[in-house]
Amino acid sequence: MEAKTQAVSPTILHQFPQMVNQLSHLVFNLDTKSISQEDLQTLQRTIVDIQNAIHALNQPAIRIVVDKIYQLIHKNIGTKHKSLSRNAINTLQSQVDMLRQVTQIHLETDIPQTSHESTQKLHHLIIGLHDKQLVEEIINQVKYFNYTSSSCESLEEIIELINHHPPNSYHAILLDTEFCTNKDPSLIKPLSEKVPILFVSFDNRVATRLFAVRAGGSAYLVRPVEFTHLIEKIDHIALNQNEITPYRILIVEDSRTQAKFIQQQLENAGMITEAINNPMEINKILQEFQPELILMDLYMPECSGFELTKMIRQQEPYMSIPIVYLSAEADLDKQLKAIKLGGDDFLTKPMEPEHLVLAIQARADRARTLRAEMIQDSLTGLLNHTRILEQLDLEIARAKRNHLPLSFAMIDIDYFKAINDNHGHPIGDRVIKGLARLLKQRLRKTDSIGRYGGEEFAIILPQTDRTVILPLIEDIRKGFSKLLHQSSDPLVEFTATVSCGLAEFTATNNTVGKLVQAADKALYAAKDQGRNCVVLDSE
Ligand SMILES: Nc1nc2c(ncn2[C@@H]2O[C@H](COP(=O)(O)OP(=O)(O)OP(=O)(O)O)[C@@H](O)[C@H]2O)c(=O)[nH]1
Repeated sequence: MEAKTQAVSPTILHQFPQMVNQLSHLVFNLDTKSISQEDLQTLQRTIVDIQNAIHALNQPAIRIVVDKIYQLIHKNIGTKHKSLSRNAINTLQSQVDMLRQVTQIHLETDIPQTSHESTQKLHHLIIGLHDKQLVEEIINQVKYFNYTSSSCESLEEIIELINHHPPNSYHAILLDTEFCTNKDPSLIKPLSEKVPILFVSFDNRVATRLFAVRAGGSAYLVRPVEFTHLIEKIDHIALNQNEITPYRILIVEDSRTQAKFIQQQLENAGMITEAINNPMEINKILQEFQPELILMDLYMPECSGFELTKMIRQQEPYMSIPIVYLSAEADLDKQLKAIKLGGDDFLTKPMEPEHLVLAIQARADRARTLRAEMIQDSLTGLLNHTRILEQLDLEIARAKRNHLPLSFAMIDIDYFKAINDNHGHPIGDRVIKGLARLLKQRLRKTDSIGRYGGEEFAIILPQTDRTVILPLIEDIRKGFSKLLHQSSDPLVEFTATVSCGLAEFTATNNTVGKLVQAADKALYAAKDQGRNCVVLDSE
């Protein structure tokens, strides 16, 4: 168990989340174009303060992440106050996100309120499409999903735009295949290496699709394009590896040099690692670090990787962590034995660093996906009914303990039966997905979003009171009502609306049942008032 921090230092315990919040604001407001020397110095001062504080708090799990951020800042800025690259900023932002998460988990306290606006990162699109009406529609629609767009008239204009901006200024290109008529794919390929390209075309012929592949296209959509589908594809290609919460990898390896080398490779690829040289420390590190994958040596002085794997597998919480062996053992029988004892895979040394990174990323990603499957709603990827209620229970306990506000919202799509009846069930599903997507975009990472029922959503907003939730949900309601959905007939588009019921955690609304009931009552009132509106429970 973690040490009881309250006994250590109540002042630092109180200040720590605020310091993390300050760091978070600094890092999320960094912009490659306008970083001043003062920004860099403030960043350095803040991380040093955080590092001093965490040493006083005796919280190893948080310290690991703080040290990583310190090293990153130190490495990139150093004493000469160099500027920060976009890549360095991206990595810093993911690590700071991680710090917010571990602080919340281990200190059991929330980071002070961050505005719902400030954590949203804008992404920039380049649109190169002939159809001006479609361009206008896309520009209008994507802004609800935090994208800004620049429209270009030709491939040459796109190339110029990209060459005149620092790397990573743009996150995706939507490109008409017609812009590429008579062009050599090798001309476009270098562009796709800088910014991912999503081809949009009326042309579904193999030859054109092959052209797009050769030009380095990451995706290909045949028109007419359904907007929700388009935004899903853009998200998929535009949100790069750095914006995925880093994988946490534990390395069990008796050679310190080997361990350090592997750590470096994985960290360069954006993962968070911890290494132990003594396998006897395994349980402590499993509990503190909560790895998503273990990279295990086979032969160590204290015990073998076989034994350690079996021991890990006998502990319920760690039964499903992927264990990958990394060993020079070439005997197939021994490799198979290792897998039979509970290992998931065998990688043979020596291994090229990039192969190691790819193999680990793929396995960690799959493990994360499988875990998510267990708690997520399959249509939207949001928390399922049971999990959102469990989360509400946790958040109520936390709000009580820390005397913090908490809000809960129920959102229901209006006249959804008519949408299904008029446009068909699959189109109804897309409307549900569109709302899920919008909620994910507009809410903070610390908020929880669940699909409560068919077309009903539940949202938990920690550290949020009525003054924040009311305008926020009102804004989401308005945004959703402006989204265009395409019917099965490509020429028919329609809009949909939502009704929202809000409730606040109070002395009386203080259990899961009571909060849900209060929000539900407010939702009914919203439906009664004619729908497409937000009602706050009056108790
Ligand atoms: N497409 C689709 N439809 C669903 C799903 N789950 C539930 N539904 C349908 O959603 C409809 C909900 O209809 P009602 O509860 O009558 O409510 P409504 O038509 O939205 O009317 P109001 O809520 O009063 O505005 C039902 O017809 C369900 O069959 C789903 O996952 N996909």
